[in-house]
Amino acid sequence: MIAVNQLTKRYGRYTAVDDVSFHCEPGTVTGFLGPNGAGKSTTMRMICGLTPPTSGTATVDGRPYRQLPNPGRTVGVLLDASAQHAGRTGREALAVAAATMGIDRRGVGEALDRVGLGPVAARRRVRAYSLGMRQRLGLAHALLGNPRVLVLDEPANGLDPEGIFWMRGLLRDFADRGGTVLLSSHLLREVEAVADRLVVIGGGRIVAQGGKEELLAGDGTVVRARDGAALRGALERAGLTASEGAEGLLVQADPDAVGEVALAAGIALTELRPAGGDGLEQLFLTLTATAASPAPVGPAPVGPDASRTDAELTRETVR
Ligand SMILES: Nc1ncnc2c1ncn2[C@@H]1O[C@H](COP(=O)(O)OP(=O)(O)OP(=O)(O)O)[C@@H](O)[C@H]1O
Repeated sequence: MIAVNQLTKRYGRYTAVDDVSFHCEPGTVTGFLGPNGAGKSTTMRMICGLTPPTSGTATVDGRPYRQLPNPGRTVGVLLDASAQHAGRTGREALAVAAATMGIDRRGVGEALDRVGLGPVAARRRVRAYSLGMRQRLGLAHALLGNPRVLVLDEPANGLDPEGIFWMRGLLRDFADRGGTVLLSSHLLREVEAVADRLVVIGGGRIVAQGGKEELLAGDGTVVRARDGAALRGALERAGLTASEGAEGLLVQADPDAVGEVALAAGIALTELRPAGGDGLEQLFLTLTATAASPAPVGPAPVGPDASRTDAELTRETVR
């Protein structure tokens, strides 16, 4: 379990992370989404004790990272795959980590196998590794201590499509066995495919969080009829907001309500479905468009009330 409570980081007058709160539960993959410079890495560095917060707390299994007796046995961390000792072979790098954690050397071979780095790759020096191989080695390092929690910053960077598919399977399996995964990305499709929950950050602030289905359900309804003008008129008379989308009318209401209005007006529909089927991309762009501008200078404004439920926060943000 990861608990982040009202975490704030300021660099001088610049607020990189502003009153961020979220939880990651066992058995789930939480996707941490945001555009470049949103504050994902800074938040993760605070969770892992590498950057001291200006205020707020972050704990893993109830303790701040720095107070964990043998952190690698509790939480596997991959923050920057390129920051590995270039002169060591992959196997040597893991052997050093295993010795530090007090793990049997046999664990090294198992971790290498688990991430698909075969004997030939494991004998090569890290400087000769591609970014994708470094990501795999970084993931092996994170898994080495057999932790219950994983914190991974953009782990799919540099992986080819087969590698991304493989990594999704690995993370899904880890969570299905009761593990907790926090996974950052600015690539929405990547996260959409594996995450159960989403935390969306922009300009240092959380702009939405909740279950993936819940967030997508808040995205409205796509509806079409042969007589589009009549449908639009009926929706407006019923007080529902409708706008022209690429695939029909986008209505800020659930499909049941839209269907009832059409039925009452005697309008035959040719399509009626949740707009969420379009994927997370539109939601992500909408949610972060206003927040992606530089964070405010000076004292941090009061952020969203952390005591409100995810669903309340989600509804408020999506509206
Ligand atoms: N040590 C630092 N000193 C000053 N500003 C910093 C420092 N570290 C991060 N920042 C700033 O804080 C903001 C958030 O950066 P962060 O790296 O957390 O974003 P990110 O969401 O991980 O972005 P990306 O996807 O591009 O890695 C950025 O504007 C960045 O320039």
